[in-house]
Amino acid sequence: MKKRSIWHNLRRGYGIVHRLTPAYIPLTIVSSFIKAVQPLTVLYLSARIINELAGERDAGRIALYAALAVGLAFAGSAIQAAATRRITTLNSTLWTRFYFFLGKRYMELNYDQVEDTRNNERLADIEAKTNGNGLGILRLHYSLPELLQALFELAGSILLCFGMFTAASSFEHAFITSPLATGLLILLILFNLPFTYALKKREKRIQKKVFEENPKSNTYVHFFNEYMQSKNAAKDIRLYKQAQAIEDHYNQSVGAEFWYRIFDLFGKNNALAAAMNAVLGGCVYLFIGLRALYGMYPLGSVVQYIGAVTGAVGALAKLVSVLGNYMTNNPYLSLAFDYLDLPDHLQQSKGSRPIPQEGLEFEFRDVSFKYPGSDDYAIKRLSMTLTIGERLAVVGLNGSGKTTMIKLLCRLYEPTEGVITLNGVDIRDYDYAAYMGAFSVVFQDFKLYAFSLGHNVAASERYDAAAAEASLIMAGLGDKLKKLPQGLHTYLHKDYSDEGVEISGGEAQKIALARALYKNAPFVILDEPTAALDPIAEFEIYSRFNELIGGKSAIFVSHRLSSCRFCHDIAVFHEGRLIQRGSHDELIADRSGKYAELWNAQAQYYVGA
Ligand SMILES: Nc1ncnc2c1ncn2[C@@H]1O[C@H](COP(=O)(O)OP(=O)(O)OP(=O)(O)O)[C@@H](O)[C@H]1O
Repeated sequence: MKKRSIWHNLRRGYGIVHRLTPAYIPLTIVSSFIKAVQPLTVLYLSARIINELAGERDAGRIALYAALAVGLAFAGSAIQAAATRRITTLNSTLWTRFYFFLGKRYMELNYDQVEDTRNNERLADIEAKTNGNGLGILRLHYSLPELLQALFELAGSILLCFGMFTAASSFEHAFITSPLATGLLILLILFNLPFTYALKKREKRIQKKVFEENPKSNTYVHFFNEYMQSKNAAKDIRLYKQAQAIEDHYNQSVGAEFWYRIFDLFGKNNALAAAMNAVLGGCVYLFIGLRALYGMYPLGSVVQYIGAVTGAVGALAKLVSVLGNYMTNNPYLSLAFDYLDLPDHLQQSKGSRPIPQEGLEFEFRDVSFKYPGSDDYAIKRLSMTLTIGERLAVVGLNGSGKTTMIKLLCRLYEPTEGVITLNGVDIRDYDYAAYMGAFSVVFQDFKLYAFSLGHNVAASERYDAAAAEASLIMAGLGDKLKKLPQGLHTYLHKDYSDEGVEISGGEAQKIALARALYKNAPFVILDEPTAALDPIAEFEIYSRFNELIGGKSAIFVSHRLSSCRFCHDIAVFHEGRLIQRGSHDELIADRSGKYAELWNAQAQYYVGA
């Protein structure tokens, strides 16, 4: 984790809070000011009234003080109530905007960063520390009223204490009325500060230790919470009776005993701080009461000074505690900023060349690739060309590097060695977004969302309905579309609409295919496009493949070699290498080649049947 100063983190953190909810900080300043100053005003005016009652008893002045106390309390409470109402709404707004802010950043990360477990753990940790422990950026917004209130209370209380040092003109001189006694009281008050600070520092140390001893607890909790409620896992949880194992693992990994230790410490610290404050409060009462006995202060002022000094002591303790909380929170601000500052090495540092409009030709030049953190090459010394208008089928065993080749082509990853070019120019020199726009890809693990069908096909709420319908018909979903109650407006699944329809795995694959067709990009890449389709739907897709793809280029990855036959160009991958390339007839002719081996392995089931 990068070391960042607390001031830098606080400035940046509050900048984010302000950006997410601009009214929050100004309103909190107003509200904290009123909250802190209102009781002090009442204290001051009460003291004036008591002094009047014990002294000149001027009814006009007494009425004025009383009216001021009531008027100011009324106005203050009214403003305070309005501000509090708004702040309460902003609290929940800030919460939702903050999670959107984190999620948006995740969507903007480079793909390799998304697949990097360290980043996922980091994000899970940020979310868990925010939710479970109230730490990180959202802690700042809870700390702000505490900080401001303590500051305003301290300033107001000090103001009300001033009279203590300019006492009545005649009083009995003794140790308690001497400036030395005042100095001793101030020392006692200040002694309280390092004590509170030491307690906070200890809290920080233990909390850090606890988090270090059980670093994965938040990741586990995050994972299990999602897994237990995941629709996709529901079948496996039931069939493999995973519930008990999940519960056992959950209980082991949440580290409940660590939390007992932390809260035990917090409780002890709070009790110590309260005891210390009680001792201090007693000393203040004794000090001011004795001074009043010696005739140093009038009766009303005794009330004011006791209130002001105990107020100042409380405010100081709160201030030290808030500053201590800022210290404790600082590593979790750094954690959030490390995530927000992940370098954008794929998108920013690269060129801005526009994509050529015609005659696209991609070339892998001696490309090798290792996944981050892996010692093995997923792609080894790959050299091949892909030209617009051509159709290429890619075949090979599981794990032979087919999908990785596609990820590299789409710039989801950068080659570890070698270079990929488009029309002779390194693909990294092209504008990133425009480059991405050149591909329509259906990955094996595509995702649809539970919104309307049209929204899914266009990947947007606004879309060209005719084009969306045409894409669905092309992808083989025309009949289903006719039967849907609200056509393109029909929701998939029932998560967000009671009228939503459930779809089969094959239908989902057709929708994903329609989405790729709707994008209308010059390169169409289909990774196992028919794995979930029934034989008739598969046959239809392949027999209409040329119509489907038109003048575009297509790469499709398939394990069903029979479906590759219509392709005149087949690339065979094995252990990360391109080992054969040619038409079906050419490849099958090489009887000892991998293609023939794969073909024969599949064919024997059909022939034998
Ligand atoms: N995100 C990843 N991190 C680390 N290694 C990975 C990752 N994805 C794939 N690999 C590894 O890279 C190699 C190639 O995987 P790839 O997904 O490209 O194979 P494939 O030919 O598409 O396989 P399949 O036919 O099963 O889809 C495999 O050994 C795999 O374990």
